[in-house]
Amino acid sequence: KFFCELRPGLIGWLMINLVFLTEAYQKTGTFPPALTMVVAFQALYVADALWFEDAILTTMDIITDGFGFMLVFGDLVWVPFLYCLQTRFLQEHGDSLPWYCLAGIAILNMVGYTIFRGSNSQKNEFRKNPYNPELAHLETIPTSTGKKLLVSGWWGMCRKPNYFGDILMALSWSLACGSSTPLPYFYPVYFTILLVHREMRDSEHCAKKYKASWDRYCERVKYRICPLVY
Ligand SMILES: NC(=O)C1=CN([C@@H]2O[C@H](COP(=O)(O)OP(=O)(O)OC[C@H]3O[C@@H](n4cnc5c(N)ncnc54)[C@H](OP(=O)(O)O)[C@@H]3O)[C@@H](O)[C@H]2O)C=CC1
Ligand SMILES: CC(C)=CCC[C@@H](C)[C@H]1CC=C2C3=C(CC[C@@]21C)[C@@]1(C)CC[C@H](O)C(C)(C)[C@@H]1CC3
Repeated sequence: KFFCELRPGLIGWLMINLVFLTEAYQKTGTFPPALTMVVAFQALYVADALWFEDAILTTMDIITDGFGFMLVFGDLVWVPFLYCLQTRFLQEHGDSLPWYCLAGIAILNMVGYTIFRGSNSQKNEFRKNPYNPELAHLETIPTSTGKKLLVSGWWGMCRKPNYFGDILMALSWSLACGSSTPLPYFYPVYFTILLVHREMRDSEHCAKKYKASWDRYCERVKYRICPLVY
């Protein structure tokens, strides 16, 4: 699971993106700004997954999900061939957004990345070593299993801050494609549905595992994925 999740699909996605960028360069003699930017953001996403590879050990895919159709097909086919949708679109149709729109999109991507990385690392460090002095300021709820739940820091903002950051990044990649057609927006729409369903699955699982402590956590942290909205 660990290998399939991190190596073939993610690296394949990056390779396909680099082929699109090379092709665009050969056609136009320049690196089109929006395409180059989205390739760079997605390269950051892939590099991040590889750099922080041990953080995957505290995700649902590794802890609870089996290595069935979703993960096999998802890791080996869906990720490399669908996640390059926006770059494929930009390579085919060129890009036309002014610099100030691209600057706004870059800010959105970096805000999303900060939330995504900050929350995933915070939970991972806490699960690896609950006595880590750097996390001693965070509030927690004890559970009957002996594990604690974080209720402040990123995990006090909403129950899935990591999903929220991920959705912001997905949206920024599609915004770079402009608004001439809804096609490149398939990705953030699919991704939001996937993560809403995933949050429900995880919540059900945690409710069974942590019982009253999970109810206390949900009472304390009201929003599921997007603070003040959902
Ligand atoms: N690009 C893509 O296509 C996809 C990306 N992702 C990304 O993968 C990352 C991991 O997601 P995923 O595995 O779904 O979910 P999480 O990383 O949120 O892992 C869920 C587990 O974390 C623990 N947990 C939940 N809440 C708390 C808390 N308050 N304090 C401490 N521990 C808590 C629980 O496990 P326990 O208590 O047992 O430790 C829970 O089962 C996310 O950033 C997500 O956006 C996910 C799916 C697709
Ligand atoms: C409709 C369908 C076939 C869905 C399959 C879903 C899979 C594509 C995703 C399930 C969980 C994933 C994760 C990542 C990639 C997509 C899949 C496999 C991930 C490796 C992307 C990089 C991140 O940094 C991550 C390591 C946190 C992440 C883990 C979950």
